[in-house]
Amino acid sequence: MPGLTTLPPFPDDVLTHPLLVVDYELIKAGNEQEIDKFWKAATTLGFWYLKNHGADELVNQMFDMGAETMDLPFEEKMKFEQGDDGMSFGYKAPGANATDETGAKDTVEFINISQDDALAWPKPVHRAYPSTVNARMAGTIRPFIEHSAEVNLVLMEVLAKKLGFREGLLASKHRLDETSGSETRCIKNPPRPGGISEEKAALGAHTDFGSMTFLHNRLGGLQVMPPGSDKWQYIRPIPGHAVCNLGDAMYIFSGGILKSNLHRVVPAPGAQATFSRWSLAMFTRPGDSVVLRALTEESELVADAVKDAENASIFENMQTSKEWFARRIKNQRSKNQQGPETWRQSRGTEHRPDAA
Ligand SMILES: O=C(O)CCC(=O)C(=O)O
Ligand SMILES: [Fe+2]
Repeated sequence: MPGLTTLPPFPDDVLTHPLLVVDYELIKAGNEQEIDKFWKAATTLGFWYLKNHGADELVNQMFDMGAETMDLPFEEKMKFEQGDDGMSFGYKAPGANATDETGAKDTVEFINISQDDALAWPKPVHRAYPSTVNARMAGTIRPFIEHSAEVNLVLMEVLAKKLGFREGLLASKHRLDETSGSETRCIKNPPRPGGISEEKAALGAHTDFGSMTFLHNRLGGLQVMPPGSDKWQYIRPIPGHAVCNLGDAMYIFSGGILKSNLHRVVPAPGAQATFSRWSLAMFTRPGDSVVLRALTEESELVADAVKDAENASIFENMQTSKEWFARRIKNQRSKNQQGPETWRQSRGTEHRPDAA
Protein backbone atom coordinates (compact mmCIF):
# COMPACT_ATOMS: atom_id res chain seq x y z
CA MET A 1 0.00 0.00 0.00
CA PRO A 2 1.39 3.43 -0.85
CA GLY A 3 2.71 5.38 2.12
CA LEU A 4 1.33 8.76 3.05
CA THR A 5 3.95 10.74 1.15
CA THR A 6 3.08 9.21 -2.24
CA LEU A 7 -0.64 9.92 -1.93
CA PRO A 8 -2.20 13.13 -3.28
CA PRO A 9 -2.94 15.67 -0.55
CA PHE A 10 -6.36 16.09 1.03
CA PRO A 11 -8.06 18.90 -0.93
CA ASP A 12 -8.43 22.41 0.55
CA ASP A 13 -11.77 23.18 -1.10
CA VAL A 14 -14.07 20.79 0.77
CA LEU A 15 -15.96 21.48 3.97
CA THR A 16 -13.80 20.18 6.82
CA HIS A 17 -14.46 19.96 10.54
CA PRO A 18 -11.49 20.75 12.80
CA LEU A 19 -10.90 18.47 15.79
CA LEU A 20 -9.07 19.21 19.03
CA VAL A 21 -5.64 17.52 19.23
CA VAL A 22 -5.11 15.48 22.39
CA ASP A 23 -1.60 14.36 23.41
CA TYR A 24 -1.75 10.84 24.84
CA GLU A 25 1.57 11.20 26.69
CA LEU A 26 0.35 14.37 28.44
CA ILE A 27 -2.93 12.68 29.35
CA LYS A 28 -1.07 9.74 30.87
CA ALA A 29 1.14 12.17 32.81
CA GLY A 30 -2.02 13.71 34.31
CA ASN A 31 -1.56 17.14 32.67
CA GLU A 32 -4.66 19.10 33.77
CA GLN A 33 -4.77 21.40 30.75
CA GLU A 34 -4.65 18.44 28.37
CA ILE A 35 -7.33 16.59 30.34
CA ASP A 36 -9.57 19.68 30.15
CA LYS A 37 -9.09 19.82 26.38
CA PHE A 38 -9.89 16.11 26.10
CA TRP A 39 -13.03 16.58 28.24
CA LYS A 40 -14.14 19.41 25.97
CA ALA A 41 -13.73 17.20 22.88
CA ALA A 42 -15.52 14.27 24.53
CA THR A 43 -18.50 16.37 25.68
CA THR A 44 -18.99 18.41 22.50
CA LEU A 45 -18.39 16.31 19.36
CA GLY A 46 -17.06 13.08 20.85
CA PHE A 47 -14.26 13.05 18.23
CA TRP A 48 -10.62 14.18 18.63
CA TYR A 49 -7.18 13.65 17.11
CA LEU A 50 -4.80 11.66 19.30
CA LYS A 51 -1.05 12.14 18.97
CA ASN A 52 1.86 10.39 20.70
CA HIS A 53 -0.18 7.18 20.93
CA GLY A 54 2.78 4.93 20.12
CA ALA A 55 0.92 2.69 17.66
CA ASP A 56 2.29 3.85 14.27
CA GLU A 57 4.56 0.88 13.61
CA LEU A 58 1.87 -1.63 14.54
CA VAL A 59 -0.65 0.30 12.45
CA ASN A 60 1.56 -0.08 9.37
CA GLN A 61 1.83 -3.81 10.00
CA MET A 62 -1.96 -4.04 10.42
CA PHE A 63 -2.46 -2.32 7.06
CA ASP A 64 -0.13 -4.94 5.53
CA MET A 65 -2.28 -7.66 7.12
CA GLY A 66 -5.38 -5.99 5.66
CA ALA A 67 -3.86 -5.79 2.16
CA GLU A 68 -2.74 -9.44 2.31
CA THR A 69 -6.25 -10.46 3.35
CA MET A 70 -8.13 -8.41 0.75
CA ASP A 71 -5.80 -9.85 -1.95
CA LEU A 72 -7.06 -13.38 -1.23
CA PRO A 73 -9.47 -14.84 -3.82
CA PHE A 74 -13.06 -13.76 -3.17
CA GLU A 75 -14.22 -17.39 -2.60
CA GLU A 76 -11.53 -17.79 0.04
CA LYS A 77 -12.62 -14.63 1.90
CA MET A 78 -16.25 -15.75 1.72
CA LYS A 79 -15.41 -18.89 3.73
CA PHE A 80 -14.97 -16.52 6.69
CA GLU A 81 -18.03 -14.31 6.09
CA GLN A 82 -19.85 -12.78 9.10
CA GLY A 83 -23.18 -14.39 8.26
CA ASP A 84 -26.62 -12.83 8.72
CA ASP A 85 -27.32 -13.66 12.35
CA GLY A 86 -25.69 -10.71 14.09
CA MET A 87 -22.07 -11.78 14.43
CA SER A 88 -19.57 -9.10 13.52
CA PHE A 89 -16.33 -11.08 13.54
CA GLY A 90 -15.06 -12.25 10.14
CA TYR A 91 -15.11 -10.95 6.56
CA LYS A 92 -17.74 -8.55 5.21
CA ALA A 93 -18.07 -8.42 1.41
CA PRO A 94 -18.88 -5.19 -0.48
CA GLY A 95 -22.65 -4.69 -0.57
CA ALA A 96 -23.37 -7.00 2.39
CA ASN A 97 -24.60 -4.07 4.49
CA ALA A 98 -27.28 -1.47 3.79
CA THR A 99 -26.31 2.19 4.11
CA ASP A 100 -29.77 3.70 4.57
CA GLU A 101 -33.45 2.88 4.91
CA THR A 102 -33.89 2.40 1.14
CA GLY A 103 -31.48 -0.55 1.36
CA ALA A 104 -28.73 1.13 -0.73
CA LYS A 105 -25.66 -1.10 -0.46
CA ASP A 106 -22.28 -0.25 0.99
CA THR A 107 -19.11 -0.47 -1.13
CA VAL A 108 -16.51 -1.29 1.53
CA GLU A 109 -15.08 -4.69 2.32
CA PHE A 110 -13.55 -5.39 5.69
CA ILE A 111 -12.11 -7.99 8.01
CA ASN A 112 -13.08 -7.90 11.70
CA ILE A 113 -10.92 -9.76 14.21
CA SER A 114 -12.24 -10.34 17.72
CA GLN A 115 -10.19 -9.15 20.67
CA ASP A 116 -11.08 -12.42 22.45
CA ASP A 117 -9.79 -14.52 19.54
CA ALA A 118 -6.56 -12.52 19.32
CA LEU A 119 -5.86 -12.66 23.07
CA ALA A 120 -6.60 -16.41 23.34
CA TRP A 121 -4.83 -17.31 20.08
CA PRO A 122 -4.18 -20.11 19.03
CA LYS A 123 -7.30 -21.22 20.94
CA PRO A 124 -10.42 -20.06 19.03
CA VAL A 125 -13.05 -18.29 21.15
CA HIS A 126 -15.55 -17.11 18.52
CA ARG A 127 -14.44 -18.25 15.09
CA ALA A 128 -11.68 -19.10 12.55
CA TYR A 129 -9.98 -16.55 10.26
CA PRO A 130 -8.24 -16.50 6.84
CA SER A 131 -4.62 -17.76 6.65
CA THR A 132 -3.32 -14.18 6.24
CA VAL A 133 -4.86 -13.28 9.62
CA ASN A 134 -3.60 -16.42 11.35
CA ALA A 135 -0.08 -15.75 10.08
CA ARG A 136 -0.01 -12.35 11.79
CA MET A 137 -2.13 -13.08 14.85
CA ALA A 138 0.73 -13.42 17.35
CA GLY A 139 3.23 -10.99 15.79
CA THR A 140 0.97 -8.13 14.65
CA ILE A 141 -2.71 -8.42 15.56
CA ARG A 142 -2.44 -9.36 19.23
CA PRO A 143 0.15 -6.63 19.99
CA PHE A 144 -1.95 -4.06 18.10
CA ILE A 145 -5.12 -5.04 19.96
CA GLU A 146 -3.33 -5.04 23.33
CA HIS A 147 -1.83 -1.61 22.73
CA SER A 148 -5.05 -0.12 21.34
CA ALA A 149 -7.21 -1.57 24.12
CA GLU A 150 -4.86 0.01 26.64
CA VAL A 151 -5.03 3.41 24.91
CA ASN A 152 -8.83 3.24 24.92
CA LEU A 153 -9.04 2.11 28.54
CA VAL A 154 -6.60 4.78 29.77
CA LEU A 155 -8.62 7.48 27.99
CA MET A 156 -11.93 6.09 29.24
CA GLU A 157 -10.70 6.06 32.84
CA VAL A 158 -9.82 9.78 32.55
CA LEU A 159 -13.37 10.54 31.41
CA ALA A 160 -14.78 8.31 34.17
CA LYS A 161 -12.93 10.33 36.82
CA LYS A 162 -14.33 13.58 35.39
CA LEU A 163 -17.83 12.08 35.53
CA GLY A 164 -17.31 11.24 39.19
CA PHE A 165 -17.26 7.44 38.70
CA ARG A 166 -15.26 5.45 41.24
CA GLU A 167 -11.90 4.17 40.07
CA GLY A 168 -12.12 0.91 38.16
CA LEU A 169 -15.87 1.14 37.47
CA LEU A 170 -15.48 1.47 33.71
CA ALA A 171 -12.65 -1.08 33.70
CA SER A 172 -15.06 -3.57 35.32
CA LYS A 173 -17.42 -3.03 32.38
CA HIS A 174 -14.59 -3.69 29.88
CA ARG A 175 -12.79 -6.67 31.41
CA LEU A 176 -10.37 -8.38 29.06
CA ASP A 177 -11.36 -11.74 30.57
CA GLU A 178 -15.05 -11.38 29.70
CA THR A 179 -16.10 -12.08 26.11
CA SER A 180 -17.15 -8.92 24.28
CA GLY A 181 -17.78 -7.41 20.86
CA SER A 182 -14.39 -5.66 20.99
CA GLU A 183 -12.62 -6.05 17.66
CA THR A 184 -10.18 -4.58 15.20
CA ARG A 185 -11.33 -3.82 11.64
CA CYS A 186 -9.35 -3.18 8.47
CA ILE A 187 -11.48 -1.56 5.74
CA LYS A 188 -10.86 -1.21 2.01
CA ASN A 189 -12.95 1.06 -0.18
CA PRO A 190 -12.15 0.83 -3.92
CA PRO A 191 -11.20 3.97 -5.89
CA ARG A 192 -13.86 6.18 -7.52
CA PRO A 193 -12.06 7.81 -10.45
CA GLY A 194 -15.40 8.79 -11.99
CA GLY A 195 -15.78 11.49 -9.36
CA ILE A 196 -17.44 11.29 -6.03
CA SER A 197 -21.05 11.07 -5.27
CA GLU A 198 -21.40 12.46 -1.80
CA GLU A 199 -24.96 11.26 -1.73
CA LYS A 200 -23.89 7.65 -1.97
CA ALA A 201 -22.13 6.59 1.19
CA ALA A 202 -19.44 3.91 1.07
CA LEU A 203 -20.28 3.12 4.70
CA GLY A 204 -23.61 4.47 5.91
CA ALA A 205 -24.24 7.13 8.56
CA HIS A 206 -24.01 5.64 12.05
CA THR A 207 -22.90 6.12 15.61
CA ASP A 208 -20.36 3.58 16.84
CA PHE A 209 -21.87 0.64 18.71
CA GLY A 210 -19.41 0.34 21.59
CA SER A 211 -17.45 2.56 23.97
CA MET A 212 -14.39 4.01 22.23
CA THR A 213 -12.84 3.78 18.75
CA PHE A 214 -9.15 4.27 17.88
CA LEU A 215 -9.07 4.93 14.12
CA HIS A 216 -6.27 5.32 11.61
CA ASN A 217 -6.71 6.46 8.03
CA ARG A 218 -4.57 7.75 5.20
CA LEU A 219 -7.09 9.26 2.81
CA GLY A 220 -10.08 11.49 3.41
CA GLY A 221 -13.62 10.18 3.23
CA LEU A 222 -14.63 10.12 6.90
CA GLN A 223 -17.29 12.73 7.59
CA VAL A 224 -19.13 13.89 10.69
CA MET A 225 -22.41 15.77 11.02
CA PRO A 226 -21.80 17.94 14.08
CA PRO A 227 -24.66 18.68 16.50
CA GLY A 228 -26.69 21.63 15.28
CA SER A 229 -25.54 21.24 11.65
CA ASP A 230 -27.25 19.50 8.74
CA LYS A 231 -24.06 19.35 6.67
CA TRP A 232 -21.60 16.49 6.38
CA GLN A 233 -18.08 17.72 7.07
CA TYR A 234 -14.82 15.89 6.31
CA ILE A 235 -12.26 14.96 8.94
CA ARG A 236 -8.84 15.73 7.46
CA PRO A 237 -6.36 12.87 7.96
CA ILE A 238 -3.16 14.11 9.68
CA PRO A 239 -0.03 11.92 9.60
CA GLY A 240 0.80 10.42 13.00
CA HIS A 241 -2.57 11.43 14.41
CA ALA A 242 -5.24 8.84 15.14
CA VAL A 243 -8.88 9.91 15.08
CA CYS A 244 -10.66 8.74 18.23
CA ASN A 245 -14.34 8.81 18.96
CA LEU A 246 -16.83 7.75 21.57
CA GLY A 247 -19.59 5.23 20.88
CA ASP A 248 -23.12 4.70 22.14
CA ALA A 249 -22.14 2.79 25.29
CA MET A 250 -20.27 5.81 26.70
CA TYR A 251 -23.13 8.10 25.67
CA ILE A 252 -25.56 5.88 27.58
CA PHE A 253 -23.35 5.22 30.66
CA SER A 254 -22.85 9.00 31.03
CA GLY A 255 -26.50 9.97 30.57
CA GLY A 256 -25.60 11.79 27.35
CA ILE A 257 -22.81 13.93 28.82
CA LEU A 258 -20.27 12.17 26.58
CA LYS A 259 -21.15 12.37 22.88
CA SER A 260 -21.41 9.59 20.32
CA ASN A 261 -21.61 11.48 17.08
CA LEU A 262 -23.06 10.54 13.71
CA HIS A 263 -20.43 9.80 11.02
CA ARG A 264 -20.10 8.02 7.68
CA VAL A 265 -17.56 7.25 4.96
CA VAL A 266 -17.81 8.56 1.39
CA PRO A 267 -15.23 8.08 -1.41
CA ALA A 268 -11.99 9.99 -0.85
CA PRO A 269 -12.32 13.57 -2.16
CA GLY A 270 -10.47 15.33 -5.00
CA ALA A 271 -7.36 13.74 -6.48
CA GLN A 272 -7.42 11.11 -3.70
CA ALA A 273 -10.46 9.49 -5.36
CA THR A 274 -8.25 7.43 -7.71
CA PHE A 275 -6.71 5.47 -4.80
CA SER A 276 -8.08 2.68 -2.67
CA ARG A 277 -9.03 4.02 0.73
CA TRP A 278 -7.81 1.96 3.69
CA SER A 279 -8.72 2.46 7.30
CA LEU A 280 -8.04 0.59 10.50
CA ALA A 281 -10.05 0.73 13.71
CA MET A 282 -9.93 -0.77 17.17
CA PHE A 283 -13.37 -0.82 18.76
CA THR A 284 -13.48 -1.24 22.54
CA ARG A 285 -16.93 -2.43 23.58
CA PRO A 286 -18.39 -3.40 26.97
CA GLY A 287 -18.35 -7.01 28.12
CA ASP A 288 -21.19 -9.12 26.72
CA SER A 289 -23.17 -9.21 29.99
CA VAL A 290 -22.94 -5.46 30.69
CA VAL A 291 -26.35 -3.76 30.69
CA LEU A 292 -26.42 -0.52 28.71
CA ARG A 293 -28.01 2.07 30.97
CA ALA A 294 -27.01 5.38 32.52
CA LEU A 295 -24.92 4.85 35.67
CA THR A 296 -27.02 7.32 37.69
CA GLU A 297 -26.25 5.75 41.09
CA GLU A 298 -22.52 6.23 40.45
CA SER A 299 -22.46 9.96 39.71
CA GLU A 300 -24.59 12.99 40.59
CA LEU A 301 -23.56 14.56 37.31
CA VAL A 302 -25.00 11.62 35.37
CA ALA A 303 -28.15 11.49 37.56
CA ASP A 304 -28.79 15.21 36.89
CA ALA A 305 -28.17 14.82 33.17
CA VAL A 306 -30.73 12.02 32.90
CA LYS A 307 -33.29 14.02 34.93
CA ASP A 308 -33.05 16.84 32.40
CA ALA A 309 -32.90 14.64 29.30
CA GLU A 310 -35.60 14.82 26.63
CA ASN A 311 -34.73 11.33 25.44
CA ALA A 312 -34.59 9.64 28.86
CA SER A 313 -35.79 6.26 27.53
CA ILE A 314 -32.46 5.57 25.85
CA PHE A 315 -30.78 5.73 29.26
CA GLU A 316 -33.07 3.10 30.76
CA ASN A 317 -32.63 0.70 27.87
CA MET A 318 -32.01 -2.67 29.53
CA GLN A 319 -30.33 -4.45 26.63
CA THR A 320 -27.03 -6.11 27.34
CA SER A 321 -24.07 -5.04 25.28
CA LYS A 322 -24.23 -8.39 23.45
CA GLU A 323 -27.91 -7.92 22.54
CA TRP A 324 -27.42 -4.27 21.50
CA PHE A 325 -24.49 -5.19 19.28
CA ALA A 326 -26.10 -8.24 17.63
CA ARG A 327 -29.35 -6.30 16.95
CA ARG A 328 -27.45 -3.52 15.20
CA ILE A 329 -25.21 -5.84 13.15
CA LYS A 330 -28.06 -8.12 12.09
CA ASN A 331 -30.41 -5.37 10.98
CA GLN A 332 -27.90 -3.62 8.77
CA ARG A 333 -27.22 -6.77 6.71
CA SER A 334 -28.56 -6.33 3.14
CA LYS A 335 -30.06 -9.83 3.17
CA ASN A 336 -32.16 -9.00 6.23
CA GLN A 337 -33.64 -5.73 4.88
CA GLN A 338 -37.43 -5.82 4.73
CA GLY A 339 -37.98 -2.08 4.49
CA PRO A 340 -37.36 1.00 6.63
CA GLU A 341 -38.30 -0.81 9.85
CA THR A 342 -35.33 -3.21 9.54
CA TRP A 343 -33.01 -0.24 9.05
CA ARG A 344 -34.50 1.50 12.08
CA GLN A 345 -33.82 -1.64 14.10
CA SER A 346 -30.13 -1.25 13.25
CA ARG A 347 -29.97 2.17 14.87
CA GLY A 348 -28.37 3.16 18.16
CA THR A 349 -28.46 6.72 19.47
CA GLU A 350 -28.48 8.35 16.01
CA HIS A 351 -31.89 9.92 16.36
CA ARG A 352 -31.33 11.80 19.57
CA PRO A 353 -32.66 15.36 19.32
CA ASP A 354 -29.26 17.09 19.25
CA ALA A 355 -28.08 15.06 16.24
CA ALA A 356 -31.15 15.58 14.11
O1 LIG B 1 -13.15 4.29 7.70
C1 LIG B 1 -13.33 5.19 8.51
O2 LIG B 1 -12.64 6.24 8.50
C2 LIG B 1 -14.39 5.08 9.57
C3 LIG B 1 -14.99 3.71 9.69
C4 LIG B 1 -16.11 3.64 10.68
O3 LIG B 1 -16.72 4.63 11.04
C5 LIG B 1 -16.51 2.34 11.27
O4 LIG B 1 -16.05 1.30 10.77
O5 LIG B 1 -17.29 2.34 12.25
FE1 LIG C 1 -17.83 4.26 12.88
